[in-house]
Amino acid sequence: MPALQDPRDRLIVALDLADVAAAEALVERIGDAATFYKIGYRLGYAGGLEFAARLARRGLKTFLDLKLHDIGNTVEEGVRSLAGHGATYLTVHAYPQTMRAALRGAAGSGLKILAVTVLTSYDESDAREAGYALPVPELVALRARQAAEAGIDGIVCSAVEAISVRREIGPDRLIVTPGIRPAGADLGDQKRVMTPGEARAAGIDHVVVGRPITGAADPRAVAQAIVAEMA
Ligand SMILES: O=C(O)c1cc(=O)[nH]c(=O)n1[C@@H]1O[C@H](COP(=O)(O)O)[C@@H](O)[C@H]1O
Repeated sequence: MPALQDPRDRLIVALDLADVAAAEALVERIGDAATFYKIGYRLGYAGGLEFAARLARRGLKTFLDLKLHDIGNTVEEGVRSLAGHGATYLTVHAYPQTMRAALRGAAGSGLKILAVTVLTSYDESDAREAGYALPVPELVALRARQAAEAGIDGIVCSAVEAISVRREIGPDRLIVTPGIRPAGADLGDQKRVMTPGEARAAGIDHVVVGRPITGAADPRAVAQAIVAEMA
């Protein structure tokens, strides 16, 4: 896996909050315990893109989790529009046409494209219901292989699949894993789950953690404990 400068960068905090004021307050409370923040649908559609650009200007790392998937031209131009936000990562769904278009849109900008394989809220029956015939581990491996062939920067998958994904993508591409829960934490709607320590042992580059931090009485302490568990 690519070398990290700062162990705190292993944790990406998902700012799944209702508005920018709440996100700003959480970032202040967490302080220097976290260096990397993810802005997804909820905050992104509530002013979060401009907020993400502000975080980046302050020297924090940002991840725009917009999970793009559309015709190639729309994806390519959409990524081009996002490339000026100072973000480190942007997600698209791991469909070959979509990934190739996103990489064209990001070319030369420094923005890295991550491909979401199979959502961590899916188990076998959810995948079957959505029309996929392959078992989830095989579907994740296929998408990881196709992502590597497209030249993707990194993969989003469950840490449960990290070892097999690493085999598909080699040592230099990133593995980013949501569906992370400290031992004993509420799973919510996550189904393919590991602890931060298990994920790290499986060779991930970053974990993404939302509700266990955003809903904690002491978010800074939870963030510190997660980083320590992965040291
Ligand atoms: O792309 C993602 O970040 C993502 C992919 C995936 O398969 N599963 C997943 O949970 N996520 C995101 O990761 C975050 C997980 O949040 P918590 O379940 O609250 O820790 C959410 O913002 C999800 O949108």
